[in-house]
Amino acid sequence: MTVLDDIIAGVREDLARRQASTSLDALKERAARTPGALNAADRLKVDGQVAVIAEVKRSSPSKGALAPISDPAALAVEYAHGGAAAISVLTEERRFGGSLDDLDAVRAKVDVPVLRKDFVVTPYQVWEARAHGADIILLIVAALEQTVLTSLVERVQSLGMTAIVEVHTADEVSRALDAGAQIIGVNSRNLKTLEVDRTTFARLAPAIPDEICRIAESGVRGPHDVVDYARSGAHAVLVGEALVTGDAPRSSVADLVAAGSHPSLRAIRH
Ligand SMILES: O=C(O)c1ccccc1NCC(=O)[C@H](O)[C@H](O)COP(=O)(O)O
Repeated sequence: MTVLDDIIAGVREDLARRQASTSLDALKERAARTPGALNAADRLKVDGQVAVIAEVKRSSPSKGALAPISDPAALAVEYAHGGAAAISVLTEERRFGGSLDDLDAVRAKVDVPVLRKDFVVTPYQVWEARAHGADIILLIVAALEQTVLTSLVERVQSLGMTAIVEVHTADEVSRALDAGAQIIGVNSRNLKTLEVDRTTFARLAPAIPDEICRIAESGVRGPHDVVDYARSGAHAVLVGEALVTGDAPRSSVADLVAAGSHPSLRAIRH
């Protein structure tokens, strides 16, 4: 069993518990009362700058506890004030210590798009994301059969949300494109070994057409990594650990945004 299989087994158990207490119809009613999803695509692929998606991440399978985040909404507000284009909220409970309560809290306090970051395997979770105010949702190719991936991408789009389709290999890039992905996240963290290899992005980016938004996920330690990912073709970066373990989230995000807006990058992008 891989780490991903193990995580998904837990996710399915937690999902069954939530499905037993909240019906799909109830979720759909809540989604209908929720303000419409914000357009995220336009904020993640902007000429002349690398968008920063800043993550609320309490713990992880690779590192264990990262930070005692007592107020996820306050952290997200700091990120937004630092210039984050979107906020990622991990909602997986067992390995990342997240929850839909974290998503609710962040949604209530920020005006930028919010990403529900989880291990999505059913349409129910997409409805959950929308009902809890998410604008963006992550779909991991390695976790999904192709027909399921395609139907989840369609479901996300039909709800006015944006899908980030996550890949780790060239074959998964092809599968993401076949499924209709408009935004592809290349995760440099190997989900089998949990090791981060930042060269993964540079290897896969050339296979992702220019009209698709390319996001470099994982392993950003500071501004120099934003510059490196941008030089390899990233339109956006997704950053968790470096932000939650630092003591100045607002200025840390601002530093990443400044690095990604540097005029020297303009010549090599677009
Ligand atoms: O972070 C992990 O250990 C992890 C393990 C297994 C599956 C996913 C995992 N992380 C999810 C992410 O994709 C990251 O939270 C995100 O890319 C930010 O990465 P980082 O900046 O390196 O915290």
